[in-house]
Amino acid sequence: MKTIRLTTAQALVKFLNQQYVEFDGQRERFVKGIFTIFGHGNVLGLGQALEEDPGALEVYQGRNEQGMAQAAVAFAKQKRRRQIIACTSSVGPGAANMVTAAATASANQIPLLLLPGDTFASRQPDPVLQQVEHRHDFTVTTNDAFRAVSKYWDRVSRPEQLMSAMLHAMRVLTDPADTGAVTVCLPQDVQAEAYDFPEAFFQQRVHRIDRRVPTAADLQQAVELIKRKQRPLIICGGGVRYAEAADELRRFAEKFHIPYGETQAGKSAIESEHAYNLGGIGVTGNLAANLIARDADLVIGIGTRYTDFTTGSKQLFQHLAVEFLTINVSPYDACKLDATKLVADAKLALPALEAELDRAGYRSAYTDQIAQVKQAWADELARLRQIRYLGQGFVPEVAGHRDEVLPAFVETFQSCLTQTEVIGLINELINEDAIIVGAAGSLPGDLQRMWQSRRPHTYHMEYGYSCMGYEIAGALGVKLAEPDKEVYAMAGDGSYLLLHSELVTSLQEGQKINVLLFDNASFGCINNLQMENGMGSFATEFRFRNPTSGKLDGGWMKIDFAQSAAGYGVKTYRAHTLEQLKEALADAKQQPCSTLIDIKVLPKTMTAGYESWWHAGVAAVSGNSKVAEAYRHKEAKLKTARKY
Ligand SMILES: Cc1ncc(C[n+]2csc(CCOP(=O)(O)OP(=O)(O)O)c2C)c(N)n1
Ligand SMILES: O=C1C[C@@H](O)[C@H](O)[C@@H](O)C1=O
Ligand SMILES: [Mg+2]
Repeated sequence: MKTIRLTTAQALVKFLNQQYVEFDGQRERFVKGIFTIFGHGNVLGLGQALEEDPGALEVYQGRNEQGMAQAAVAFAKQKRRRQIIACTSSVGPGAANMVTAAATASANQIPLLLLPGDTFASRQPDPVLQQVEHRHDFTVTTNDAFRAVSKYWDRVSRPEQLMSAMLHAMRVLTDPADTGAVTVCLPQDVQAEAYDFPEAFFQQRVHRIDRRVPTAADLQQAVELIKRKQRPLIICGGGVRYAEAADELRRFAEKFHIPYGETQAGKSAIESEHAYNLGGIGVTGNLAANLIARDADLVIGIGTRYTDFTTGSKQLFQHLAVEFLTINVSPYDACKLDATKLVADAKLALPALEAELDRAGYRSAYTDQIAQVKQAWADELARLRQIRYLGQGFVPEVAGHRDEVLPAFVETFQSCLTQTEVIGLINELINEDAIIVGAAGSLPGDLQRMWQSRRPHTYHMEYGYSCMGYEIAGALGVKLAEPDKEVYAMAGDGSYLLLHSELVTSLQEGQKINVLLFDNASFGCINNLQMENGMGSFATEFRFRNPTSGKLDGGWMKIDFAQSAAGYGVKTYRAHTLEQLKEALADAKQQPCSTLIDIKVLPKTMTAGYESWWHAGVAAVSGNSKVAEAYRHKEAKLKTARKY
């Protein structure tokens, strides 16, 4: 057997260079590069290996380990899981910072390869700097925290373990049914140790992402179910995008006259204008999709995990005879909601179903309801885009919470822009093929409802983990995946403050991203959530501590986000009027470097409602009668929801 003598880290780099995926006959290199923040625990091992011979791997320098790993998640998501950027961190805090991104990847089923440094396998110098000592168990390190958020976890305690670890890492990273974060922990001594690796370990490997074929029995069952139903509704989930099944879905909907709602992950598979596309469904969905959902007698979920936001906490579907049919490559997701399962790739399953239903002459019983609800939503959308603040008597979309503070906000921030008019304008002015990126706050709701996607894969929302801070890091990842397109991070002020470090990386790499920062001086959606459920406004507005009350109910904190980003070298703008926003958007397009538009938007002017319910824990006992009322409301709603 021929061998090559390398350190563990050198062998890892050599191995990563030899990985390819093949999908529908197209072969692509799987690992584009590696994000690094070097410290002890990785610089002398993996760092040395990358300096000596990175092969084709692009080496990036991150700013915050969470940020760089979130960028890697976004990159893989935008590449529809067919290419990744790996991430390496030093031992201890550097590693721990990546745990949140690992969870983001696993929740969203996006491949992410994490290579955190680990404490010495030999234990000779223990405890090393940044080591948490576990007195009850020497095998536990900070990196065990990744176990809870990884789809595959391993620790390479001897160089030769690298071989089995990496084969399994690749198995999980390229599995469309169960991918997510893969964490391979690398003790710092082992990274630098040499071993005679068999040459065969470094052969070129092609991992085929096969399309799962539906079984005849599954198909038959599904056809029989559809034939019994008059008012089916399709849910277009992320799986439609990963399977590139948009054309098949479009044809299926048209042929059998079946409308579909979009999840956050499924949005922009097909353009919003399509006659059967009802738009966003669920808690953050719109009236068209939610009304059809209420009365549907069959829900056909395609590539969806049926999260609470999609199903309105299982309360959205009110037809007494409603049943579920699920097309999904994952048996785990397919059996949710006690559905009839069609475990298969959507691109194969839909045409197979189509052939059978064609033969049976199937057509849904909808007459003009689809066109009607779509038109009603278009009218509502036009209204939302036109909402202007007119001073006294103005009623915001989220009314009755903090109506009285709006004039003070206008006075302090010198802006009376409403969030819905701003979104409408942005949607109108940015390029059709520009990609918007979001994750948390009130924007995902507004965007799922309001955003009109015109081109495929232009809507990139991380709403599996809804992790604040993903927006800007994610925009960098998306830009690396699609360098020819303008990319816009849609971020609230809360998200921006939580994490925007990779904005600097975008400058360093010359990868232009545009940050559209919606400053409403609050954790706005959480303020809504608490006040909708009877609480007061409590620690969710960005106000100074008031020396009189001792509470956070002083004046607004005025933050000049434009100035903060300008300090990094970002081209910045301030938008207090629609005219300023228009000019800024136009100018930003011309810039070669990253830009940020600091948009001051009135609180409470985001969208709300539209016939959905979200099951959130409400206090069962409270001296506040409004909370007690909210609890009664929750209990009543719960009675109308499916039990499982
Ligand atoms: C990392 C993380 N921490 C906390 C939360 C909970 N959370 C969700 S939205 C939100 C506030 C978001 O505020 P902002 O970004 O300003 O958006 P807004 O709701 O004001 O539009 C919080 C704290 C989260 N989703 N992610
Ligand atoms: O708690 C939350 C409420 C949602 O409205 C928000 O979008 C999400 O980020 C979240 O974490
Ligand atoms: Mg905010």
